[in-house]
Amino acid sequence: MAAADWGGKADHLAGERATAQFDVDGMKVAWAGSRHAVEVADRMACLVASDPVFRKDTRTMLSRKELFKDTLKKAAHAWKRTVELHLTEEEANLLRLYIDQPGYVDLHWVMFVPAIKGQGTEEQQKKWLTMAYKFQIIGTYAQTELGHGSNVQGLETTATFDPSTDEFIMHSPTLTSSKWWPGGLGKTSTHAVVYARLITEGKDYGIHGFIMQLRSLDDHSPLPGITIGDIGGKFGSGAYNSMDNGVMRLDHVRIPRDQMLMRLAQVTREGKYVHSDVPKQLLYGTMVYVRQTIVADASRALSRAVCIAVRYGAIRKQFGSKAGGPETQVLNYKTQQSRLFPFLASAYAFRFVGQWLKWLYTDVTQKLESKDFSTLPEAHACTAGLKSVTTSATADAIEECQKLCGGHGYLNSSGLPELFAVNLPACTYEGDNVVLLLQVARFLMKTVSQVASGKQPVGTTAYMGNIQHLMQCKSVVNTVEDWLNPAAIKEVFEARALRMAVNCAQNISKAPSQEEGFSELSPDLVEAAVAHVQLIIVTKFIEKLQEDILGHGVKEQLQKLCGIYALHLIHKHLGDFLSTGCVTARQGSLANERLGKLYAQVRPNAVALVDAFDYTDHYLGSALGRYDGDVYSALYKEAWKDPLNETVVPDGYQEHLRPLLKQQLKLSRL
Ligand SMILES: CC/C=C\C/C=C\C/C=C\C/C=C\C/C=C\C/C=C\C=C\C(=O)SCCNC(=O)CCNC(=O)[C@H](O)C(C)(C)COP(=O)(O)OP(=O)(O)OC[C@H]1O[C@@H](n2cnc3c(N)ncnc32)[C@H](O)[C@@H]1OP(=O)(O)O
Ligand SMILES: Cc1cc2nc3c(=O)[nH]c(=O)nc-3n(C[C@H](O)[C@H](O)[C@H](O)COP(=O)(O)OP(=O)(O)OC[C@H]3O[C@@H](n4cnc5c(N)ncnc54)[C@H](O)[C@@H]3O)c2cc1C
Repeated sequence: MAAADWGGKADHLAGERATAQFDVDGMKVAWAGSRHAVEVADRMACLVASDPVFRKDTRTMLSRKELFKDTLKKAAHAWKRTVELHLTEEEANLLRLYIDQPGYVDLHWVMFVPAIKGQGTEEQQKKWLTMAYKFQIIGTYAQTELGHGSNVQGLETTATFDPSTDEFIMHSPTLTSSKWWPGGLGKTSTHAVVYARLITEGKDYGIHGFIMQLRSLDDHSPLPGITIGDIGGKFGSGAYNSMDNGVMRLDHVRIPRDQMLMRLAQVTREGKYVHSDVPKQLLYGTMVYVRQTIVADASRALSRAVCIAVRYGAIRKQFGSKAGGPETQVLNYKTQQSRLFPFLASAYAFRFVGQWLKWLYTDVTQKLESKDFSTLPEAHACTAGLKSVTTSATADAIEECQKLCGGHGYLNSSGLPELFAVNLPACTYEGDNVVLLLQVARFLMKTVSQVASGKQPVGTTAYMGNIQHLMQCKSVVNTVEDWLNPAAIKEVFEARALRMAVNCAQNISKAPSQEEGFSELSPDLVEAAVAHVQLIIVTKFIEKLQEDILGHGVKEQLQKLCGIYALHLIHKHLGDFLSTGCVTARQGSLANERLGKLYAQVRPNAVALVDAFDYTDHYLGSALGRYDGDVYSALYKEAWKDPLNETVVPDGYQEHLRPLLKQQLKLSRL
């Protein structure tokens, strides 16, 4: 695909590609999940890359208004193409992904529709989803308020039932109850699922979801009682500023009773509150769904940054050998490899754990449908934990990739500033990462206490059942080669995670109350949660390697990447491994030695490993990451697109620059 995109020009990276020791097409299948997935992704990426409406090369130079209008244009054109080409849901989702411009459609498909699916009755789904699927209405997810985001139970918007008219009165009683942040709310959405405190018969039943129409379907003006607008510019040029995150205040707005999402709980005609026999946590189900998709987004964002940094690192040369030989490709510097290759390995690790998480989510959803709620806590812990660890690592890595590309990485034309700015908020939206890790910790503390009372844990905490062994085992690693053994790696990750969790549980039990102990220990709990989540990622990578993986050398490369992922974590978190007694200082240095050897083995394959992500130049959007490696011509060409270069002498010369220069000249002649 990328080769077609490159169109037969000189391939400055041909030498790099020739050194690859594996079948890149086979790796593309392993990355995408199936041959079919590669094929559909290729078709959709090409469709976007070849359509001038989807151009994005001057996006960072647009004003906010122009950018927003451009987003509306792209979204409308994408919908037109979806209808004209009869795209399937899978194809349409990919089309949206490759357009690569945050906009109201994301909230419509990723949150509004799933919220109604998860929390609406069959009748409500039929009514609202029929319109949503045809884009007769545009929806958003209005949960967060000016005063509360993380603490969902603290939201203040009220939905008071009025039995005399069979309506809910939706109201923002305070400034802090203003809805704040929902994407698409500011200027686009006609409807929203609004979260509000349900009050009936004088009693507050807590947060529930309601479908509200916000704007007229004739002229788009806000409906009476609704004040609505955009919350203002955000971090970075271009980037998330294409999204109209909004503010909304409600002044006693009436909606029919049947617009309360009634799958989990109902209010009868008389105003009686009735709760269904499903756990109330299903109210949070949309967040579980989206967190799961965000893990896949993180691996994609990280792989884009790594692709840019690896290709550029192979082109960029600095310093020669002392003997006056050719200059060195910066990718050959060991420091560059030790900073960059863990990200390459992480991109693959996050991709595979994301594929597994998707499976877990589907499995849990099927169980919920047959009223088996037993796996819900684990699904919550896994989605919260993986969303948190993968997005934090991705944001840090994109920032580091900018530095890995030196000065040119700081240019918008490198694609990295925008990539960073768009993905940074993933650490916050759908749950602040620390808040989510504390949820994982809560789940771990419960599991430790269940294990202590003899219950056998299952799923991703099954390892905790092996407590006798894991609390006292010592790693058997004795040579550098021993760190190639997946069982040896898994054992130390399991022992570290369990010991950190048990330490926390023991320390909490010494506190005056469970709550005080949890609060006091929260920094340690966050670290224990990270250790558990990293164990999941390592385990799923190892399990992936046990599958049938086709293609010459593909499995071998993945084994190396899996080793890098695990060993770089041992190196980075050596303090944890040492203090919990899982590895000795000598074993830690053997791990580091092994890591250095793995970097050297990956080096000749690095460019091919990023080619396997199969990104078009359009999607990558980077002068540094071009498939053909023609970096300098691209940088030079991009510079001239800047509005400052529209005139040779800049605007402002006559008013500010000329008088200054003249004045100084006059003074110097005195
Ligand atoms: C968009 C760009 C597109 C293209 C551009 C290109 C690239 C960009 C890349 C990708 C982007 C694509 C898509 C992104 C999509 C969306 C992003 C945009 C929009 C973002 C939207 C939002 O942010 S919506 C708002 C999200 N808000 C939150 O997440 C709030 C976080 N807070 C909470 O979840 C909860 O309040 C809490 C869990 C922290 C605490 O709740 P509380 O009720 O107080 O709970 P506890 O007392 O702690 O727990 C009670 C029990 O309930 C269990 N629990 C909690 N949560 C859940 C759950 N979700 N599921 C199941 N169970 C849950 C908890 O464990 C407790 O259980 P016990 O058994 O222990 O009692
Ligand atoms: C780009 C973007 C898009 C968004 N889109 C939407 C949307 O479409 N719909 C929507 O409803 N919302 C949306 N949001 C809002 C988002 O979900 C919230 O910002 C998020 O849940 C975090 O909540 P907060 O802003 O209240 O952070 P806060 O909770 O105020 O966090 C501030 C700090 O306090 C810390 N903290 C908070 N609670 C605890 C605790 N218990 N223990 C320890 N530390 C704590 C956090 O770690 C953080 O460092 C969006 C946000 C962004 C940035």
